[in-house]
Amino acid sequence: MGTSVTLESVSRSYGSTKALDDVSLHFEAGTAAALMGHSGAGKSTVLHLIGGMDLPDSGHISVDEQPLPRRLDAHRRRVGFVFQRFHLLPALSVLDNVLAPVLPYQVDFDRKARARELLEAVGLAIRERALPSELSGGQQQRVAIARALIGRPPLLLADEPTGNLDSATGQEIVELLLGLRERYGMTMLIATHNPELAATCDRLIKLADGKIVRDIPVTPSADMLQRIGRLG
Ligand SMILES: Nc1ncnc2c1ncn2[C@@H]1O[C@H](COP(=O)(O)OP(=O)(O)OP(=O)(O)O)[C@@H](O)[C@H]1O
Repeated sequence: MGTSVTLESVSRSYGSTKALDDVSLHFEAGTAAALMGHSGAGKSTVLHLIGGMDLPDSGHISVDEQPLPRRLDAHRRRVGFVFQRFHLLPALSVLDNVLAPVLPYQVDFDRKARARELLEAVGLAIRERALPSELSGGQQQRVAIARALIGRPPLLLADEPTGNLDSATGQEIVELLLGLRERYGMTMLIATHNPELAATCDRLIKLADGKIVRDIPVTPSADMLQRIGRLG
């Protein structure tokens, strides 16, 4: 199940740049929300703060109504990240890339079985021995998504996940992400310039100059619901 996420009056500046200016937001558990806005609007900053990769200058962030813990590493382990540039480890096989985030930790599940289940879910079970360089960009992003989900995170943050892909491949990744959300129920926050990706989410939030300028519900088309497995 996903987590709820709340930002209360969050601000973050870098030097004289106000990346986020007094932003308040609440995401219900299991939401898929798209963060849109021009380059520099503050989308990545929102994700970095929620993921515990950066700290606000002021304001509060809570997950499941608990303030982010002081030990952010514990929080980060409950968050999956997907990036624009896949960031796979080039010398490791597909299977080992998916396993990499959980190798340092004790986990209460069978790591390899879980990695294989995820590779199956992203359609790459038969490529588990391949190296990233042997895969297309879309396939590499599929591996990165499987890697992000290996620790069973209740929260998935994706920063421009289709930004490095052609539009047809990007569309496949969009459908995959939404289908995985249906299957695993995590909360999903996605920074994107891709209107098709935003149209598949439940909610669209637009930022400009570090402020929220629009926050509207989205209703995916019946065709899209069918494709991501929400209808029959
Ligand atoms: N580590 C940093 N150091 C300095 N300035 C930063 C840093 N991170 C972000 N900024 C600045 O904060 C503002 C918001 O950046 P952010 O990356 O959140 O925007 P974005 O909406 O994600 O943009 P893009 O679509 O280009 O990724 C920008 O002006 C950016 O230059």
